Order: sequence, then C-alpha cells, then structure tokens
Amino acid sequence: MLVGVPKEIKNHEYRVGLTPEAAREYVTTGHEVIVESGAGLGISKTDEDYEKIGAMIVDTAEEVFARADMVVKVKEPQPNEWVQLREGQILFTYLHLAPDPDQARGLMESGVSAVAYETVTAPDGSLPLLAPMSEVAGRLSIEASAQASHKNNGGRGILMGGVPGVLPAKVVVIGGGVVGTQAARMAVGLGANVEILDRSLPRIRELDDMFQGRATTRYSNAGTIEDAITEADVVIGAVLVPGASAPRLITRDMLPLMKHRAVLVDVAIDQGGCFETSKPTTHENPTYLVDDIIHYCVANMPGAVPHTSSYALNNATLPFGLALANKGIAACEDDPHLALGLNVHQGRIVNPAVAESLGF
Ligand SMILES: NC(=O)C1=CN([C@@H]2O[C@H](COP(=O)(O)OP(=O)(O)OC[C@H]3O[C@@H](n4cnc5c(N)ncnc54)[C@H](O)[C@@H]3O)[C@@H](O)[C@H]2O)C=CC1
Ligand SMILES: CC(=O)C(=O)O
Ligand SMILES: [Mg+2]
Repeated sequence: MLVGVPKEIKNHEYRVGLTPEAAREYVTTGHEVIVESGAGLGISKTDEDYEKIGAMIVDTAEEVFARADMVVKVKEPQPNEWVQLREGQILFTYLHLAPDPDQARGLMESGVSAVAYETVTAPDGSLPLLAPMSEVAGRLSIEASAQASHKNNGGRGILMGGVPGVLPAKVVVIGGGVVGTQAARMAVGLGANVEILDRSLPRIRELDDMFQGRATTRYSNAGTIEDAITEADVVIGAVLVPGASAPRLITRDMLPLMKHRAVLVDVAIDQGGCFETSKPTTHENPTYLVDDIIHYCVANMPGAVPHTSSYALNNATLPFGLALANKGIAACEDDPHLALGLNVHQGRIVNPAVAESLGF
C-alpha cells in the first residue's frame, strides 16, 4: 500500500502522523511511504531523515492526498483537506466528529473510509489511541493553568503550591480518566490542593487508592460541582462520554459562584467542551474571559510539545496503522476494536455512538 503523510496545518500544530522510526516499520513491512516536504520539522526531523529510512519526499500536500491509498495524519482534516479525500482511500487520524457536523458531511461526501484514533477501543473498553494524547494534555493542563494564574498574564496571581504558611491553589479536576489523572498528578506534584470528581464509583475507588489521600475524590453531580468550583483557583474539564459530545457540567449561571480570574481549562473542548461558555481556542490565542473567569480551550494541546506527543502517538497508532496497510479496510473485519474506530465508510457514519450524537 502507498501510505501518505501530509504536513499538519492546524494552528500551531507541530506533530507528525508518522515519525521516521514509524515510517521505517511500514517500509520494512513492504509498504511505500510518501511524506510532504517539511512534515517532520516540528520534531526536528528533516526530509533526509525520512529518505534515509526509505520514504519518498513529495513537494505538496496535494500530491500526498492524490497518490496515497492511506493518509496518516494527527488532527482532523481541515476543509481544504477533506475535499481532497476520495472513495477507496483510508484516512487514519483524530476526527472528533460528534461536535463537528460540517466535517462529518465533508467526509461522507468524499467517500473516504475514515478511521478515528479516538474511538478505537481496547479489550478493557479503554481508548488506546486517545490515551497517549490525553496523558500529554492532562499534564499540560496544569502547566497552562499555572501560567494563566500569573498576575502578569491576567490571572489571580496565585502560586500553585503556595509556600510554607500560605495555602496552595485549589485545583478541581472534573473527570478522573486519563486526562484527569495526569492533571491531578501534576497538580499534586506542584503541591496544590487537589479534588477529583467523577461519576464512576469504580473509578473513584481506583483514584482514592492511587492518590493515597494526596488528592481527594468526590462523586460528580451538579451540586458537588457547584460546591467544588466555589473554592477553586483552577478547574480542569476532563470528562468523556466516548463518541458523544461532552456534557455541559458548568453552566454560565454557575460562573458567578467562582473566584474572580479563576482558570477553567476545558480539555474536553475537542468533544465540544464540558463548560457552557467554552469555545475552541488556538495556541496563538489560548485564553479569553467570560464573566471575569479565564477560559483556556485549546483543542490541540499536545501540538505544543510535538517531540513528546508525536512519539507517544506513534507508539500507540503503529500496530493499527500497519494492520490497515496490510489488509486495507478489511482489517476492521478482523479486529472489532479497530472496527469501532471506523467512523465514516461508503458515505455513511458507521460508528453508532458518533452517528447518534450527530443525529445522522
Ligand atoms: N484538548 C486536547 O488537546 C485534548 C483533549 N482530549 C480530550 O479530553 C477528554 C478526556 O479524555 P480522557 O481522559 O482520555 O477520557 P477517559 O475516558 O479516560 O476519562 C473520562 C472520565 O470522565 C468521566 N465522566 C464522564 N461523565 C462525567 C461526569 N458527568 N462527571 C464527572 N466525570 C465524568 C468518566 O467516568 C471517565 O473517568 C476527551 O474529550 C478527549 O478527547 C484528549 C487529548 C487532547
Ligand atoms: C486528542 C486530540 O484531539 C489531540 O491530541 O489533539
Ligand atoms: Mg483535540
């Protein structure tokens, strides 16, 4: 199969769909790999690095889309990308279609078979191709909120860990999955006072065990969320209902309960966001104010640390990508977990949760 890797074009997106090391695995398995010139520069990999492992460099994204049997990307295709996709071609990337009907229609019209990283499952029901980026985004969310809390950046002017004799920041994490756990770990590491809310009791028990009292846990409902955010300096939104748009857990009428210039980080923004006042932002302009509350809603947070993220992503995607390259879309027939990744096929939305969420 001819596998194509275009350069990512989303705002400040420096990750690459295939690292040279991953591309090498495709080449040694007997596939051809074409890479758009400059696609690896965000991870300090040159065109020569790709040529050395047997990939071919092409000048334009158009050539990648026109020639490739399978396009491997990181972020969801942008409008000028989805019009270049075609029937019989496989697209393997993040899609986040539930809150994005325009992209969904674009992909359906293209005829492409689109496999979304974020809905591929593991036998235990977890999301193995979302997890590595959730680990990155969870850890980054605390760095982002610490920065946004600085007075010179418009924040409250609070140090995450406090100092001896002065209380630390209170960090509330809503959703204790992969993002939430990594956020809590970073916040605990900085010495913050951390509370994690989840609505899964088995997960709450695991978290309680994991943090051994260094973070507290609480069952998530409107009442506990209202109570928790009243004291918070930072709130991390980290919930997920797989395939569906995120539930709106903090509504605008709850914002006056919060401290002035507290920080809301909505990591779930790629699924539409879990705060009513969230709208996607970019690394260029990551924050905005609503009712004097700072909102950080960057939809491609891991793009800021492409060295870490590209390798973490490729570690997870490689076996699934190779299966698609070896067998074509029939790989989904052999693997029910990969099949759940198939979101768009023959002009239809075929993942049930995504279709239901879109109302298609
Ligand atoms: N903005 C970005 O750059 C990135 C965003 N994400 C997004 O972060 C979100 C979280 O991802 P993961 O942590 O991997 O998901 P996960 O599935 O590991 O964890 C989600 C958690 O939310 C909990 N939850 C569901 N409904 C809840 C509610 N009403 N209240 C409290 N908790 C609730 C679940 O029980 C689960 O523990 C996803 O939307 C994902 O796409 C992930 C990576 C990067
Ligand atoms: C998961 C996702 O949306 C990202 O890594 O950008
Ligand atoms: Mg995203």
